[in-house]
Amino acid sequence: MEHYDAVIIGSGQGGTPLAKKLAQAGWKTALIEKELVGGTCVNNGCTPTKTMIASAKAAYTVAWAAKWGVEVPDFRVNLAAILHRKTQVVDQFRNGSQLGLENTANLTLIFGEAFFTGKKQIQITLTKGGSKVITANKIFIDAGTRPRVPDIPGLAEAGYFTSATLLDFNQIPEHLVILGGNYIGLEFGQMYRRFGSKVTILEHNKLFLKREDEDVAAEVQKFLRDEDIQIFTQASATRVTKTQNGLLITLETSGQESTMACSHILVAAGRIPNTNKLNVEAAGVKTDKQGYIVVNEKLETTAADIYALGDITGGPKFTHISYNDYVILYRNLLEQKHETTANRLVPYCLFTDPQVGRVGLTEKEARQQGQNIKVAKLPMTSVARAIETGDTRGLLKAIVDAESGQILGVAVVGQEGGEIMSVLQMAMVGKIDYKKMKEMVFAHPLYAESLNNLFLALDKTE
Ligand SMILES: Cc1cc2nc3c(=O)[nH]c(=O)nc-3n(C[C@H](O)[C@H](O)[C@H](O)COP(=O)(O)OP(=O)(O)OC[C@H]3O[C@@H](n4cnc5c(N)ncnc54)[C@H](O)[C@@H]3O)c2cc1C
Ligand SMILES: NC(=O)c1ccc[n+]([C@@H]2O[C@H](COP(=O)([O-])OP(=O)(O)OC[C@H]3O[C@@H](n4cnc5c(N)ncnc54)[C@H](O)[C@@H]3O)[C@@H](O)[C@H]2O)c1
Repeated sequence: MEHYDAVIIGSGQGGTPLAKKLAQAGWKTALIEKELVGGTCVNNGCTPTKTMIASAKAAYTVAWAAKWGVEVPDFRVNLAAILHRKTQVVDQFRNGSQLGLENTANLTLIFGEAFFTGKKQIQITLTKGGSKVITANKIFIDAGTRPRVPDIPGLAEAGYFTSATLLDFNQIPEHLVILGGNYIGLEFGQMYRRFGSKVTILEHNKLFLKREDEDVAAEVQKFLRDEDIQIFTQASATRVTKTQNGLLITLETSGQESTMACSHILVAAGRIPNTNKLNVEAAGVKTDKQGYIVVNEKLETTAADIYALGDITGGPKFTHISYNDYVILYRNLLEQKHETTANRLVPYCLFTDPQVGRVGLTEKEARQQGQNIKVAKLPMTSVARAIETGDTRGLLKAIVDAESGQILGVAVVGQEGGEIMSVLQMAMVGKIDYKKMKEMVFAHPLYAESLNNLFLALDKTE
């Protein structure tokens, strides 16, 4: 039986760098991957979607080019070429990552599906056939999540796409109905609308983008509706039937029943953890009711020397969070630090066009916590860069502590909204208060320069 200092299950955004780091530190390390190196982000998450969203943006720019005084008499979306470019980018990222692993001393990359057979014992069903059992001093679980498919009568028989399978479909759906109106629903919805599909989003929450402030959510809803994307909230599909012409969805919208015909369905209703086949109980690792691995702030599971990182812990499901979990683990294990996930800022960016960059507290959260706050807001119609470049959709919003002037949270809806949010995230981390931001010299006429006006407006309302 082979024995390792460390075994990592899953080559996701935390597992891959962790395997390299531990091996480079001299640990005899194995990384087990059941499918493709790079996990969700590289193969069917961030990388392919952001690559294809760039094509959708190009289609949008061409369609509206006359607005900038450029007349394009005719154009066509070539999905085959878009998918080809997407595959090339994904292959480049995955192959680079795999090569990096293969060229790391002390590191063995094993393709196969792992499951626990004992406290520190793992069996691997090898992709090339056969199986083997290995043991390790320390085990790290980075096995990620997969799409959650709601239990809707008729859905399985009628057929549906998930975010992973739609990325390889070589046709543009005539009418795409999306179940779920959050990250995946909105990014895919706008992308396929721009490729030429009719798009309807069914979100079962009462509030659209319920985690955001209502003014921010309304801004997003407006620019999506302006592109003729239909959005229904408090809407659930209760049955799906296959018809001669496509699919028929029975809907419940705000308590009213109706039907909607469509050509295809995309399920974008959240994710579930890949613990179903891991048999973690054999190792004494506890999971919660939804199957996520229970970890403490140091990412330690309920079993000694077994850790979990990334989406499978039930924390925020972002690539940068999985990566930061890796940083916490290696600092604690290799550098004897005491890093934790407590109070870590969780920035994110919704890659609609315009983007929604978000970090820290929303106004709603700050008020619920009873904080004494000031709220700064600036519409993109008042931002020079937005006016000059011809896209004034969106707004900047910052929540500020009324006494200290520290920035507590930010939402930026706009072109490069994620990048502008990151400027403010740096101010939050560096404790640069809004009064300094108000007078900071930014190059003219960048979006960042509008931060002067954002915070100037705050003092005008005092
Ligand atoms: C469509 C889509 C778009 C996204 N866009 C963004 C974005 O723009 N920005 C962002 O920050 N996040 C985005 N995300 C989320 C991001 O992809 C995830 O948060 C991130 O990939 C999680 O990484 P991870 O390390 O937890 O695991 P994963 O990347 O999911 O990797 C887990 C790996 O474990 C392997 N595995 C599972 N079980 C076993 C087993 N038993 N044995 C061996 N191997 C196993 C899997 O095959 C997989 O390779 C997106 C997700 C999706 C679905
Ligand atoms: N830009 C990014 O960072 C990015 C992009 C894509 C995905 N992701 C990550 O991937 C994860 C999955 O994304 P997601 O959008 O699938 O999940 P999500 O959990 O973010 O949103 C799912 C949405 O579907 C709704 N819903 C659930 N069941 C439904 C049903 N039966 N009918 C209608 N609506 C229903 C929920 O109310 C929710 O709004 C997210 O947690 C996110 O962190 C991130």
